[in-house]
Amino acid sequence: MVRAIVSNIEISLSKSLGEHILKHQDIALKSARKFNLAISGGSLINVLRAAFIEDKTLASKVDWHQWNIFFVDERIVPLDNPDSNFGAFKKAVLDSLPENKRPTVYTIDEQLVKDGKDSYPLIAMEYEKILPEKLDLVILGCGPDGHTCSLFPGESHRYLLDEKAKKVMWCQDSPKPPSDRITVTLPLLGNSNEIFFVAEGSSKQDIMHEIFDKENLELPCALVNHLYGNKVTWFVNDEAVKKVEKDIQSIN
Ligand SMILES: O=C(O)[C@H](O)[C@@H](O)[C@H](O)[C@H](O)COP(=O)(O)O
Repeated sequence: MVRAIVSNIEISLSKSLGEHILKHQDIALKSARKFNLAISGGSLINVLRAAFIEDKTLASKVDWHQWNIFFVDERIVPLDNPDSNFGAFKKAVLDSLPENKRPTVYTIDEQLVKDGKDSYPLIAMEYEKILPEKLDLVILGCGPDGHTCSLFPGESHRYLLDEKAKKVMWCQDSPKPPSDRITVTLPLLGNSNEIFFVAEGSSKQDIMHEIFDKENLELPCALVNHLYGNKVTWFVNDEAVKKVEKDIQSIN
């Protein structure tokens, strides 16, 4: 069953998310040398900054050296382009860490980006090769249309949701710019140990109602809840869940 953790004025979302990530870091490092984590872009990156750069207590508990960080989706642009998820993460988090205390971060192959559209399927294939067999934790965002990663609702993007074998695919004509991206697929999410969603603010109210009350399985976020609910935790603030009729706390 899906769990939800609702933050409010007393406990910030970044604090509760940060604590739960650290819990999974510690679990992973008990039995392995690396903590394998995949993150999305969007507003999550600033939440990670608030947790692990600005909150000094949480920051002191991060074993950055032991972290392998991957992206659940990446825009096909050069890494220093303002649209790059890696670029945003670098600016918000990596650049604030001392050079000898940084995680290993896995990016798309920038040379293939320069090679143009014919290489885009290859960018996805190459990224799939560097992903570990199993991720310890995946942290997803939720778009106002119910997309997650670059898995978008609607017929024109159903080929991404229908994929059963590939773990990473090229997403063309993304409704959210830029239009070309790579995205992980449902099989990868299904094979991960733990999935977190992060959704904050009033722009998420309508979609949270669709996901939690209507359980509309056309929406990729709702589909992930439905398929992998036993390992899914939502981190939301009270603003985001204002229109949810269910007692979201009791889904815990
Ligand atoms: O690269 C991307 O576009 C993101 O990974 C995307 O999937 C994001 O997570 C959602 O759109 C939510 O974004 P916000 O949290 O900014 O609304």
